[in-house]
Order: sequence, then structure tokens, then C-alpha cells
Amino acid sequence: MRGFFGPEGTFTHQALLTLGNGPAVAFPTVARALDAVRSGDVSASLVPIENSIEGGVTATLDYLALLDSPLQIAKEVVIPVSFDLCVRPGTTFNDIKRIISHPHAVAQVRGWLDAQLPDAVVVERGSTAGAAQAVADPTTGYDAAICAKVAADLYGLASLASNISDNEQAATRFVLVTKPGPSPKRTGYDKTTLVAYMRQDQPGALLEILQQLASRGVNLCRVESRPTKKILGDYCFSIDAEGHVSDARVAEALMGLHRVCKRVVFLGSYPRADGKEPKVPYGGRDSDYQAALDWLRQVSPEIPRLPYDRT
Ligand SMILES: O=C(O)C(=O)C[C@]1(C(=O)O)C=C[C@@H](O)C=C1
Repeated sequence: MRGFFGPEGTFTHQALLTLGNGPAVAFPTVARALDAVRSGDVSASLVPIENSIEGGVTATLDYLALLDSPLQIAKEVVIPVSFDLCVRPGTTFNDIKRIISHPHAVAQVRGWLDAQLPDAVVVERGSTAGAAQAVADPTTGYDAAICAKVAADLYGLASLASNISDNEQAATRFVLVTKPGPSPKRTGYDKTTLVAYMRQDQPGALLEILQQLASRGVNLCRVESRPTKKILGDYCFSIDAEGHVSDARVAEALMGLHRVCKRVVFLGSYPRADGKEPKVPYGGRDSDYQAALDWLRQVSPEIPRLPYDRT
């Protein structure tokens, strides 16, 4: 059984449907969807992780990487997102005083709201489909939801305005999260997600992290700093890098990070949704690493095995 950030009608739910039609259970928060994986109530949960306009979904980034119980990403899904302004049938534009939606959704229609409904109070809470559910119940005091048309149809709302996003190209990335285990097999178009905790008060610590990746030609798709939540000013880095942990250059970079960081949390290697293969720099292919290792063994035969060693 799979879990997802719900209820039915969220963008997460739509993303889940692209993975097939198996049994699924909705959770009202990302944290609960991930806890259900930790407790074994579901085998995997789908949660949003990154939006092309608003960036990382911090609830997911933080809760995925919990130090005592990190989870692992097995798959990613990317879908386009667009929003409608949805109301109970009969509500007019002039009736709208209170609007509700997910914070990421609000951020993606901010310009439209400022222009069309500048005086409305906007409440950021739950999910877009949860907002549609709340509006469907007149006792909640909400007049309109910013949600997908699918959610409006599910909860009996009418769309007063369609495609109100400030940016029509918006897309959100979702990840299917499991308990830690072996990564899915390397495809040649993979991504690796990790969190690097710097040593404190170490000049150039961030540069050192980036150097470990750059010097092996490992390209980054996302990097953002997140507070460690221990003391003010203490940060870790959430990173998506191109490549798979079994690619020699990625394995070497991860070992390098382990040497220079206080801690590295590995959150999985998995196929990229867009199937894009990385540009491997000169000397960065597995065969280059193998040739270098074979050469080193000739120079000094007692060199021990390395993780990517295939001889
Ligand atoms: O509320 C939803 O429908 C979600 O699936 C969450 C979420 C997000 O976290 O970004 C997903 C896509 C949209 O960008 C807005 C909200």
C-alpha cells in the first residue's frame, strides 16, 4: 500500500496516478505520510519536494532527512501544475473575502491575487485539495480555494477563474520515499540526493563540499541550505547531484564528502524523471576510474579494493 500527501485531488495525488492505479492512502501532512513509511504502515509515500517557482518544499526536505531515521528516495515524478480559483456554486467574485490554499500554491498565484482580489485574506494551510474540501463546507468561513480543477470537481466546487498561475510553465517534482535499502539499479540518467552537514566555524567548509563534487565532474541539480534546528546560524546543505552512487565519480565524491563533512546523509540514487543523461567530463567515466586503479595497482600491488572496483 502506498501513501501520499492528500486528500484525493492534490497535485501529489495526480502525480501518484501517473505511477499506476494501486491501493493508496491519503495523509493530511507530509510528515504523517513519511511517518507511515517509518512505521511500516505503508511501503512507500509520494510527497512534493521541489517546485519550479517556489523551490524546495521544506517540510519534505527536513522530515526526509531526520538524523536518527532518514528515509530513501526510490523514484521521482514531475508534473505541470496550474491553479483555478474555486468556490461553492453561486458564490460571485464580490463575495470572496477569505481564500485558502497550500503555501506553495499561494506563492504561484500571488501576482494574480494582488491584481484581482487585493483585499481578500489569504490563509496558507494544508494542501490544495484540503483547501477545496474546506471551502465546500460553508461553516469553515472560507469563500474560495486555489486548487486544481480536479479537486474542484471532486468536492463540488465551481471554477470562477482558470489557469491563474503567474507562470504558465510551473512544474512540481514529487518523490516516492521508502525505508532505507538498496538503491534502484543505475540507469545512466540518475540523480543522487544527500544532505551534507558542515563542520562548524570552518572557513571555506561550503567550498570544500562543492569542490568534492566539482573536482569529480559531478553536476548539481539543486542545492539549498537548511537550518540544522540546533542553534542559530548552524546550517546543512540539501543537494541533488547528477549520477548514481554506483557511478565511480559519484562514489568518489560521496567518500570525499564523508571525509570533509561533519556528517553526510544519503537519501538515495534513483532515475531522473526527464531521462536526461549527465555530461560526464573527461576522465570521469567508470572505465577511466578503473584504468586509474589498475595503473595504481601496477605501481603498488597491495592497493585494496575500492567500492566501484570491478576487477
Ligand atoms: O497541495 C497540493 O496539491 C500538493 O500536492 C502540494 C504542492 C506543493 O507542495 O508544492 C504541490 C504542487 C503545487 O506546487 C502546490 C502544492
